[in-house]
Amino acid sequence: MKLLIKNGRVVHPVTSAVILQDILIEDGKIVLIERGLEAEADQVIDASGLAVSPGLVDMHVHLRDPGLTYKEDIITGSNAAARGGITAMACMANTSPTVDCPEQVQYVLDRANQGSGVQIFPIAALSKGLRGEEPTDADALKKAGAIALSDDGNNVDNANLMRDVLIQAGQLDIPVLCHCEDTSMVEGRAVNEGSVSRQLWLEGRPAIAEELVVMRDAMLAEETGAHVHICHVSTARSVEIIRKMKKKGIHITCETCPQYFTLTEDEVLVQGSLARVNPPLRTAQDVKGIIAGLKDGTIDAIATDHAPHSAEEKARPLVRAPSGMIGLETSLAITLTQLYHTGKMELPEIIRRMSTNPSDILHLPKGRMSLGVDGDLTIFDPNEEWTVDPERFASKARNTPFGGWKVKGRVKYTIVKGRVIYRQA
Ligand SMILES: NC(=O)N[C@@H](CC(=O)O)C(=O)O
Ligand SMILES: [Zn+2]
Repeated sequence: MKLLIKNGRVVHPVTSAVILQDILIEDGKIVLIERGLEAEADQVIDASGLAVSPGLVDMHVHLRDPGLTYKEDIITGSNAAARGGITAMACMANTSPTVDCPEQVQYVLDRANQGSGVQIFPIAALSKGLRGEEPTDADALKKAGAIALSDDGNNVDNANLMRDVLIQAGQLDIPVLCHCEDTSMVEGRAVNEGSVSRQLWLEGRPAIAEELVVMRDAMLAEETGAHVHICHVSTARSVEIIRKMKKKGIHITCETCPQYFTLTEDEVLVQGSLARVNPPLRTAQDVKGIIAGLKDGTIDAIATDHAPHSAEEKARPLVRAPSGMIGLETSLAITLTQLYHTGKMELPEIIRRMSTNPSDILHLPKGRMSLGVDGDLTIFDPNEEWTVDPERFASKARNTPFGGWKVKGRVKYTIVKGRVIYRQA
């Protein structure tokens, strides 16, 4: 089986080049990347005017399967990812039951095979039932196919547990992904602590709740030598802390999400529970700090934290609605609109954060445009404008804060191992 992609602007995230080239994929692998390639193929895609990049890797999604499949399931989540140009993703363990034993890891892997073709890599819980008390069997979970450990959704309040888990994870050479928000400072609170929480007469989730735990986990990374990855960084000071810790040579990486470099807490006043997410949307100053962190490489990755909830749940009043927003089908478009079309970042730098770096953090053999690697590609028109219409999403959920937004940048084809799994109609 041969697939030839002709005349695309090929985005090379490692060398930062964008070159007019053709790509030949044979039996699932990239075998030639050249200008003016003359080759026989079973399928030819004319990518004139389009960008061709390594497939996007989303390292933080909630697929809600098993148990919470009224919100999303692995099949619909995998369809949504394909529409978003994502070829591989890692899914969090806060399902029902939680993914805290080898059987549940196997369940996710089995279901993933029935999906759109997007590769799914399970993340296992670091504590049993995500309760933050007893560690899971990291060795068995890794053997079953888990690629990282995380209690995401919950902060790990018990520093001793975190330390023990990091020692284990260090020995197994897998990263620990940390949702950082000190529970005692955020429990039961819906929005950032600041002008909006004051206007609404609510107690808020302060920035320091995140920053304290970022600091703690960085120090634990230093002490144990293990790899700590900070999830969804949302404050300027978290970026500062991570920048300093990286300079010290500590093995720490981090991600942010499109909402944190696009929206502020004010969005809550406009969209109510649709703008409720953990950690919460912050201030314009934080947005600036996040963008600076993305530009200078302190922030390694852009993930979605795709967090589907039902319409009924999100229709509840702000303080009773669950936190989270979906992102699989808008992430590339929002990122291009906010960072590329504003001149803040170039395509290769963006693709490095949406493909190469997350892939490296999780030790996946993805995110590179070179010979012999899996033919996972995202083909997009960086300049096409469209309007986000949640009714058209493949996801079961509609909880995006970007409904009705005019964005610039559209996924045309998503290709996994040389097979077109999505093509824009
Ligand atoms: N981000 C959220 O607000 N919610 C996530 C959990 C998480 O990523 O922390 C969810 O599972 O709904
Ligand atoms: Zn989280």
